[in-house]
Amino acid sequence: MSEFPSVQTRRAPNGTNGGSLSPFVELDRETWARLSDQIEQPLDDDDVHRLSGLGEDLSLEEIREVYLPLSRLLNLYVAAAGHLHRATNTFLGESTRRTPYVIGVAGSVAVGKSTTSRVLRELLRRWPGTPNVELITTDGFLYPNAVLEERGIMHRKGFPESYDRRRLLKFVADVKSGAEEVTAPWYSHLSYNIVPDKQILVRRPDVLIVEGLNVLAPARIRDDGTSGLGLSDFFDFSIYVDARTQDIENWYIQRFMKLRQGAFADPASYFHRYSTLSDQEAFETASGIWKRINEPNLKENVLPTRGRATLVLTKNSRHAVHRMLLRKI
Ligand SMILES: Nc1ncnc2c1ncn2[C@@H]1O[C@H](COP(=O)(O)OP(=O)(O)O)[C@@H](O)[C@H]1O
Ligand SMILES: CC(C)(COP(=O)(O)O)[C@@H](O)C(=O)NCCC(=O)O
Repeated sequence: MSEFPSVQTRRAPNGTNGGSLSPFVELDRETWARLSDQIEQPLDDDDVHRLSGLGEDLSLEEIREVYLPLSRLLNLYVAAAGHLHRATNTFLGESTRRTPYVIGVAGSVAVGKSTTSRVLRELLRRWPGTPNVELITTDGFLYPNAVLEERGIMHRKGFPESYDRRRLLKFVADVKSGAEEVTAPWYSHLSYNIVPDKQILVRRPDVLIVEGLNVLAPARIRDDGTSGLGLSDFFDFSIYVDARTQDIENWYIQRFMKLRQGAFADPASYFHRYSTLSDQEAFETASGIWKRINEPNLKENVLPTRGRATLVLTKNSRHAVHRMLLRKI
């Protein structure tokens, strides 16, 4: 199997700890895409076609040129983590099983985290060494609506304080500590609430993808000025999906408009009342939610974590990734 071609290192832009000495290697799409020509890959054309069904407008080109090379990079990193694990076992004179390789996927609401995560899960499953890939989203760790209402923060869903952060941290710490079985609560977008009697069971997968707005947030500072561990202390790799705020707002509004004929049309949907809105009303409702909740959260909490990622994927207005920033190791 061939190695990656050499790449140019350039200045990283603002917000990624850039400057003349950057911790990132910057690759343009063309360079990154060439990587897929040079790797033996476990997919045929039918597989690629099937994978494009994971996102409404996900193109075959995008899978081939962006996500396939990314899955190869991750496959190399997972293998390297295995070598390191064996080295540690040798040093300690132990023969322990390795723990799951944990990948965090961060970014704004509507930037495409779920689509990216689903594609990666399917691609990684096809590589040798990682047949068992699980995906969880952090919305399961939102407090139930009753708690959010009691605290007066129902309008702050997605902000850091709307999550049971201690429980989320314990979940990932348990997975990374090698627990045989760990459960996560489950959030329904239909009922817009936690479903009390439903849980997700994670049983020592080869890879766990943890997707959510705030997964790269640093540890909180305690009252005495000290800080504990953050979620990302348990990540082996992390991806920040990035795009211009105006583009993300457009995608948010377009998705909302489509949901009128989809999920909102279900009488059981918390947002059923939105299903009868006219185009103009739906547009105004979606931009209102974006401006009041999702944009401030993006600016205050999500964007500031971008430079903490191992890899930043930057999209253009058509969801095509055109730039990659990979942390130097
Ligand atoms: N790579 C992509 N190509 C085309 N459309 C995409 C892509 N990623 C996401 N989308 C579209 O953008 C919208 C938001 O994507 P989604 O994955 O639901 O975002 P998030 O999980 O970040 O809220 C959806 O309508 C989705 O179909
Ligand atoms: C459920 C979310 C907070 C996302 O959660 P995540 O899985 O990223 O933790 C978000 O999709 C959401 O519903 N935000 C509330 C505002 C809105 O309806 O867009």
